[in-house]
Parts: sequence; structure tokens; C-alpha cells
Amino acid sequence: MFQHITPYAGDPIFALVDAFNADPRPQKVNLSIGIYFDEAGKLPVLDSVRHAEAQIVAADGPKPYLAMEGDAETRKQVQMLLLGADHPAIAAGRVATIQSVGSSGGLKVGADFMKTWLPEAQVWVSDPTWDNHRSMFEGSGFQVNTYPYYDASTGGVRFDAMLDTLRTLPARSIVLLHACCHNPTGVDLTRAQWDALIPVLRERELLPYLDLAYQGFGDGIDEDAYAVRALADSGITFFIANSFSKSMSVYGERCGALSAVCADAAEAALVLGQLRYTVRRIYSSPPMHSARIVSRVLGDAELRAQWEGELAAMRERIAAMRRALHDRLIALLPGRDFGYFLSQRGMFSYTGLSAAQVDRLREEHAVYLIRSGRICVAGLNTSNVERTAQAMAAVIGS
Ligand SMILES: Cc1[nH+]cc(COP(=O)(O)O)c(/C=N/[C@@H](CC(=O)O)C(=O)O)c1O
Repeated sequence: MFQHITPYAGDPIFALVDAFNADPRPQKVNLSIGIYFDEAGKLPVLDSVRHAEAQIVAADGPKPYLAMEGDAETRKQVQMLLLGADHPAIAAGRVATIQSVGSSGGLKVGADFMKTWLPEAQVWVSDPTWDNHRSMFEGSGFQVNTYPYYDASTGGVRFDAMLDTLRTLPARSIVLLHACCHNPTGVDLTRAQWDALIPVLRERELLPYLDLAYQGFGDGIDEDAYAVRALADSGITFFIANSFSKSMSVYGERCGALSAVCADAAEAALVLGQLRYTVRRIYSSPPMHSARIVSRVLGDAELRAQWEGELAAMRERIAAMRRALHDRLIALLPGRDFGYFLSQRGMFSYTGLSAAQVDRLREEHAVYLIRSGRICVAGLNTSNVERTAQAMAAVIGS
């Protein structure tokens, strides 16, 4: 029946994790997948999540299907986290939010929704972007294009070229934007650049589709939502998929959401209805346990304060590892510029290493990063940052 199908080559990121796990070398370092590891190199269970789960277990009770759009309290908490509790768009009923199976599930539901209701639209993603964006949208039947983004010569954003491209797009084109902590580059638009971008999105009647997977890992929870709130203030209709995988360290619980900020409550109701229908025909309804974790951590004042503190600690540890790697590399390779480790934000840094250099790091030094040259800084700790610096210096310097 299926002898004709193409063997799946595997996902480049997850295949690398499998290779890392199989590597017997004790000094191996995993800087590949976008997961936060703590100082001990372990995937943490946050105390705020642990306490929320204790409350969930104590509360016991049945586990009925959730509604297609997910848990109401979770959806309300997501809107307040993204927009700020007092944003007028919430009170006006302009926001349609579904709880989703991770933000990946949200991104996919949004893509299928857009293909149904904007069938002629094409999608533009940043060059480069998260590997899975392209395959998600192609899987929904879209033609996927790129807009200029990362400038390898400066380590910044090709902002003028980005705007020039967006100014050529047909109305209703879908523009995927990283709200903060760009994956894979760690290079974000400044607030001034967002303020300059929004009028172009409006003039061209484009559909911004934001991906916010690392809220709190840039400058802070509210600071990292600047783009979301500026777009909501602008009155443009836009979508945003957000994730709690990293910020609550609940990767396998699949905690995410998809929101549409619409022109008015009537449009939001229409969008919510069709999002519900789209969910029904993909996974029918989202997971209950993930809703209970998210709604308790965000909704309970004590757990919320504890979570914000734990998220700040993760952010600060990543910043410390950026500084540590930077300082060792400039000492090992005087005269070379590693400032990008300090200017880039979030979990990732784009090292500019070639695929061949990445292969050498893995093969000769057991240091794993993806072949684009992206490293997950959260994989560094005080026990492995020295040998990572030595390995990078050996590869770069030779
Ligand atoms: C930008 C972005 N969006 C969505 C996701 C998926 O989030 P979730 O809510 O768990 O479905 C990831 C995961 N990125 C890391 C892991 C992966 O590739 O899935 C990564 O880039 O390594 C992203 O980096």
C-alpha cells in the first residue's frame, strides 16, 4: 500500500538530540535543541509548577473533554499575559484565543485556518527562521517565501531590505514574525523598528502572524510582549501563537495557545468559531492537565510571583553564560569579535560557524549545535563553558 512513500529523513534538530544521547563521550555538550537546562545540566521542574501540580492532584476530580477552544480560565490568563491585564482589546472582546497542543499545535491550527479563509495568500517567513515554520505552512498547502532578515555582515537585521520586500507583497499576505528572542539568530527588531514596521503592515493590508515561544527570556515578561501590544494598539488584525514549554519548563505537557486580535468583537467571534472547527478536525480538544498547570501558575498570586522569579533566574543564567563564553573566546582568540553573544537575546545565538566547523565541533570535541551555526546558550553551564570555548577556539582558529 505504501511502498511508494519517501522515507522520512528525520527532523534535523531532534535527530541531533538522538545523536547526542547516543554519544558515549563523557565530555559531550548539548547546545542543539531549544530547551533550558539548569546549572547542573538538567531539565528543571519549576517549584511553581510543582506546587501547581500538587494542588491539581489534591483537587482530584474527573477528566472530561475540554471544549475545542480549551479551558476558559487558561484562555483568559493567556490574553492577560500577552496583552497586559488592562489592554482595551480584551475588554472590547476583540481577542479570540484557543488553548492549543503546544504553540506548534497553535501554529498549525492557525495555518489551516488561514488556508481555508485566505486560500490565495502566500506566507513570508524571516531568512532564517525556525526550521519547522516552513514545513508547517507547506503542510497546510501554502507557498512559503522568505523576507530578508539576518545580516551576516553586521550581525543585525536587514531592516530596510525587510521593509522593501514587505512593501511589494499582495494584500492579505501572511507575514510570520518572531515576537522576541528570534530563532535561530537571537537578533530581534528594536522597538523603533517595530514602530516602523507596523505602518507598513497596515498600508499593505498584510496579516502578521507572531510566534512567541520565549516570552520572559529576552528582557522580561512584559518587555518581551512589546510587539504584541504595539500591534494590538494599532488596530491591525493579527495572530499570535505562544508557548509555555520553555517559560514553565513543561515541554512534554504541550502547553500553548493561539490568539487572534481582531478589528472588533464580531470578527473575533467569527474567528473563534472557525478556529474551534479547525481544532475539531485536527485534534478535537486540547489537554486538560496542561490547562490546569498554566491557569494555576498564572492565576494564583503566590504561584505567579514564584514563577516570575524562576523565569527571571533562567533568563539571568542564560545571560551569565553568554558573558562567560564571550569572555573566554575573546581571551582565547584576541582580536576577534564575539560581541554577538552579548547583543543577541533569548536562548539562541547565531555563531556564524560553517556547517563544516559545526561538524568538527561535534566529531572532534563532542560539542553539539545545529548545522546552521545556532547554539542554544541554555545548554551551557559553569562545568562545560570552558571546554566549549576551547573547542570553538580550536575550530575557529585553525
Ligand atoms: C520559534 C518557536 N516556535 C515554536 C516552537 C515549539 O514550541 P512548542 O510550544 O513546544 O510546540 C519552538 C521550539 N523550538 C525548539 C524545539 C523544536 O525544534 O521543537 C528549537 O528550535 O530547538 C520555537 O523555537
